[in-house]
Amino acid sequence: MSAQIIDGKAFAAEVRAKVAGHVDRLKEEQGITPGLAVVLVGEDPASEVYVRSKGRMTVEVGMASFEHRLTADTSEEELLTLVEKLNADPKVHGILVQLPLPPHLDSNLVINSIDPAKDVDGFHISNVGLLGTGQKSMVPCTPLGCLMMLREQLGSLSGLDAVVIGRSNIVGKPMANLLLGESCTVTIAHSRTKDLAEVVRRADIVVAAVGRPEMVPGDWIKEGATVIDVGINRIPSGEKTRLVGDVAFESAAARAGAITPVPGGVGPMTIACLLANTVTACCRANGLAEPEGLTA
Ligand SMILES: Nc1nc2c(c(=O)[nH]1)N[C@@H](CN(C=O)c1ccc(C(=O)N[C@@H](CCC(=O)O)C(=O)O)cc1)CN2
Repeated sequence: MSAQIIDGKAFAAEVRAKVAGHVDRLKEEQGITPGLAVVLVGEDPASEVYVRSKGRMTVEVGMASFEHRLTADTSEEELLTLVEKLNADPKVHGILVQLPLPPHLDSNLVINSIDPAKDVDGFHISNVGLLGTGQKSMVPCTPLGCLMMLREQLGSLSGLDAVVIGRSNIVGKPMANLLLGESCTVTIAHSRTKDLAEVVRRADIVVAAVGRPEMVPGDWIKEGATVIDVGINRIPSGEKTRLVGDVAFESAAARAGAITPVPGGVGPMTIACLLANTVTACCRANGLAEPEGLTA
């Protein structure tokens, strides 16, 4: 079998177009402009790139972008004061603090200081609890993007065997909860899982989110399975570097039914879903119907 390549870039563009349509309607019919505030602390080069893209795409879909860049030596108190200000600002419907934070700042404390209704990352403990108990929540962007791609690819996921490799709070755990919500039979695998190959071999859906370059070889993949590769790993390639996922793409594509590439798969969906979450947060804050097709 030769897998269908799931084009995350094209899919993300479709999601952003849908978001732009909702934003237009909110402006025209309600006189409301959704606003997203992004906070960057320090000068991590990758974070700089992501934050710049977030700001540009926020403006492109017609929303208001509020960017806050703080120096690496910002104190916890200063950061919490900014979050408090954004929580109280009616023009701001979504707040995101870019991760990772410099090591002297407590990420959990900062994230949990965000108003859960504005927590468009879905990382606040209230949103984690709501998602874990199957209630309406803000859903973390990367897992939401993976779910959208799986639904588009497979339609119903009910009864399918899914393995999530990786147990991070940002991807692995919320992904597993979303798949449970779709009535999949879910296994969360990780570095200590015994016979990971066998666990992966029985899965109809494989979501790899461990951050280890090409650790899932093609011969672990069941014929026809759908493979979602969340890994973004930079490896040496001659004089330069290149990006690879957590899955060995060529050999996995020879067995899978469909597979996401790296780059151009899950990555672009993360920012598209952030914009989708901001529109959702804006609608909820104003007691309006939620945008169809943009939530879990
Ligand atoms: N507060 C948050 N911090 C971080 C998150 C997050 O969701 N919320 N996720 C990541 C970084 N991230 C967005 O913030 C992100 C990562 C990757 C991509 C992306 O489009 N990747 C491209 C490749 C880009 C490249 O060439 O390096 C791809 O996969 O095609 C977008 C957003 C950590 N922090």
